Amino acid sequence: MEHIRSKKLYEEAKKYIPGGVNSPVRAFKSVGLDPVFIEKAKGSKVYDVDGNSYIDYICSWGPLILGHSNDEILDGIEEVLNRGTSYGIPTEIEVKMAKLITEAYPSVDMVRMVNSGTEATMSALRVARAYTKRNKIIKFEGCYHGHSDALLVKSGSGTLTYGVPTSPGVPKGTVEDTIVCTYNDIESVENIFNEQGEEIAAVIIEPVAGNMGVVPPKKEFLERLRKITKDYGTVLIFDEVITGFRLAYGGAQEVYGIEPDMTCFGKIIGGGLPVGAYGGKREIMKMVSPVGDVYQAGTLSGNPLAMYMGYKTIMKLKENKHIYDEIENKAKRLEEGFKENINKLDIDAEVNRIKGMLCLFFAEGPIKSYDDVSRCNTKKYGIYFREMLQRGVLMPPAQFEGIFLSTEHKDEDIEKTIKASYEALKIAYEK
Ligand SMILES: Cc1ncc(COP(=O)(O)O)c(C=O)c1O
Ligand SMILES: N[C@H](C=O)CCC(=O)O
Repeated sequence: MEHIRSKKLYEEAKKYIPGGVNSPVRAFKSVGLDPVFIEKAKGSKVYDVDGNSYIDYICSWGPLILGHSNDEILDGIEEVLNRGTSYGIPTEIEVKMAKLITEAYPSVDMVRMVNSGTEATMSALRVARAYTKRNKIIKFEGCYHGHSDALLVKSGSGTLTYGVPTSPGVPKGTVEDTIVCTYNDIESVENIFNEQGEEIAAVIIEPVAGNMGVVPPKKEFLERLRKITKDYGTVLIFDEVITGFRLAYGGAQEVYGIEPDMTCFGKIIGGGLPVGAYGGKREIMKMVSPVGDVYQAGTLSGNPLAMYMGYKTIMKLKENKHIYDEIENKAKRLEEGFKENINKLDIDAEVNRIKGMLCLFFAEGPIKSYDDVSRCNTKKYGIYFREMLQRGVLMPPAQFEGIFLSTEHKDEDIEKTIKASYEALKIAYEK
């Protein structure tokens, strides 16, 4: 498999773009390879500029639950485009979108659209701080909530991959109110609340951690988190940028039966176009300008193209809830196949799966926390990734990311992946 044009483009890109990429994990740095440049995509496949095709498990990092360039979702987009790309003035589709989200998430009475998950979490925190008139926040080690300063502390995703979980350039003062607790360890939270509970504005969490691989929460952990935040009048924020409309139609809050005070969305709700949203109880959301004084704005927020793609995606999911079972079944088959491979090869590796989200960890299980995840052999993951790519399978280019599935991943894709995975694992563990 040749990557001549990709390599050429990468050399050119590095002259003008930091690291040649517009988001760090795309550089494939941690898997010891130059990135492939994509020309087009359809269904479960992406095609690079050298004419190679891959079964894609990145799916644009989650938005494409219905696969690439889904004809049904794209239908009508040209007409929307021809009517204008952005107005900076309200549109009907924004109202329909907000209604749809609030109907799907009973904890969300009102929702504000933004342009990214980063904006969603950043804005939610601002509102929570204004609402409680407190400054301190709690986040969890290994959870990634985008790259706003206050949340770029002991973070996940690319920050974990590149070993800079706390970014330089973030002023000390900005993060002195950010307290970091241990995922799935309620005592680490209770200890902080016992000392300074009255000062904590918000607890923000990925209800299923998807940026340190995939680490499901213990149900009791989330339940006690809900209770303690309620007891102290602290705003509980679920960052469902990944899990929203993916884990289930109603997200992780539906699966675990827990109502947060605020929820952040992104990815799927834009159907592959840039988007984010935050919402919550009416009493809290009424703090947002122009009703309240908490300022938050956006030139392109509620963009008609993103709203159209997102609305159609969510409607398709709403009217076809069986999609969730189908995706879960594919994830189950991958889990089963990966586990068979691990047993046959007798190697230290582990699969975590919850509903349709899963991750293959290069470490002995169980993997329940950031510390467990940190034990992974990332060098072996790099070998594995490269071997999979050679076999036409595009896995996430970092150990600390989840595998994303879509409705368009066919049984033959899954079986091909399991077979390739056996061969790649064998080579990775021989070296
Ligand atoms: C859970 C979570 N929150 C927030 C973000 C930030 O979203 P965005 O990349 O759209 O800024 C991401 C992904 O990037 C995410 O996975
Ligand atoms: N893990 C990140 C979001 O979910 C990956 C997207 C990115 O940062 O490029």
